[in-house]
Amino acid sequence: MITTNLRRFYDPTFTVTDSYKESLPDLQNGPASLIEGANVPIQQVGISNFKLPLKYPTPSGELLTLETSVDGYVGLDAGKKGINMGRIMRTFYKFQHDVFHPDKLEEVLKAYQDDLESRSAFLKLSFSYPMMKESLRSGLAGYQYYNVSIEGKLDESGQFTSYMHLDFEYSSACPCSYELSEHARESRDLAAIPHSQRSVATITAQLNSEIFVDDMVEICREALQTETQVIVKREDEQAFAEMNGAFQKFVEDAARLLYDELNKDERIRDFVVRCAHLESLHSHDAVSRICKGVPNGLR
Ligand SMILES: Nc1nc2c(ncn2[C@@H]2O[C@H](COP(=O)(O)OP(=O)(O)OP(=O)(O)O)[C@@H](O)[C@H]2O)c(=O)[nH]1
Repeated sequence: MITTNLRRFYDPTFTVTDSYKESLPDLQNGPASLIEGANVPIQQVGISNFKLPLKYPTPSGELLTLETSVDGYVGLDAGKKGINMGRIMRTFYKFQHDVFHPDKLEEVLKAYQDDLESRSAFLKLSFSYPMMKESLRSGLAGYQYYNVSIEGKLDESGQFTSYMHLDFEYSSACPCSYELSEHARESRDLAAIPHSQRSVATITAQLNSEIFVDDMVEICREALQTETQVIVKREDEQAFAEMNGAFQKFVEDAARLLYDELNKDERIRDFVVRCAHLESLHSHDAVSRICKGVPNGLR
């Protein structure tokens, strides 16, 4: 049963005056008595997954415009009811035409601190980054896409830290299965096929200085060699089989090979690598996690 006399009417001509705006309730800036639950600080509050196209640099100087998912947060002190949530997006939009790379995030984070009157801020931009990948022997090429995030945080002491995350897909041919297959051939004249599988290395790198996504991909290629292919003809497929023969790996080998390459690069301060081999031998995955673990790093 309807119990009020409120009109059901939308007035498209209604205009908002300054005094009308002043009269609007502003709950998030209300007194501490409005706080629900414990009156304690909140480490991160903001917006997750707002999307817009942003420009990114490449080593050739060409800029790529990519759909980006943004997570933006600030810290909230005890005694404050809430943040001005809309400013997370509005402040970000001031930079929408700029070129984004890890160090750029510091500028946006400082604007978050100012505009939201906060002592700490956090940003993560996630996008799918295309790179042209050449086939092994046919001379063809196609786009490989990489899941990438660049992340930055400004802590309460004003310290800025930046990170890059990358998912790198590769093939892992099991060295044990290879030896067992060879044994079956040699001792019993039996055809046997060692198992190999699509695998993913998830890299989180804390940065000392700027690095292109392309360079991070190159580090992974150098370490693992057997990146999944894009365009494949028979000569490429055979080359890939030879390559997997040459670079067989357990999940432990993959983690240590990546450690070696990441550890050599002075642009990278610390890193965590998680390798997952989506086993064709099992219905479960073989996983390794390795960390450089510098003081105040990622461990
Ligand atoms: N703090 C907070 N705001 C929320 C939440 N969910 C939605 N909002 C809304 O986000 C809207 C926009 O936030 P504000 O930036 O405070 O908007 P505003 O006060 O009109 O604008 P400015 O004072 O100029 O920033 C508000 O109307 C909030 O109600 C929430 O969980 N927390």
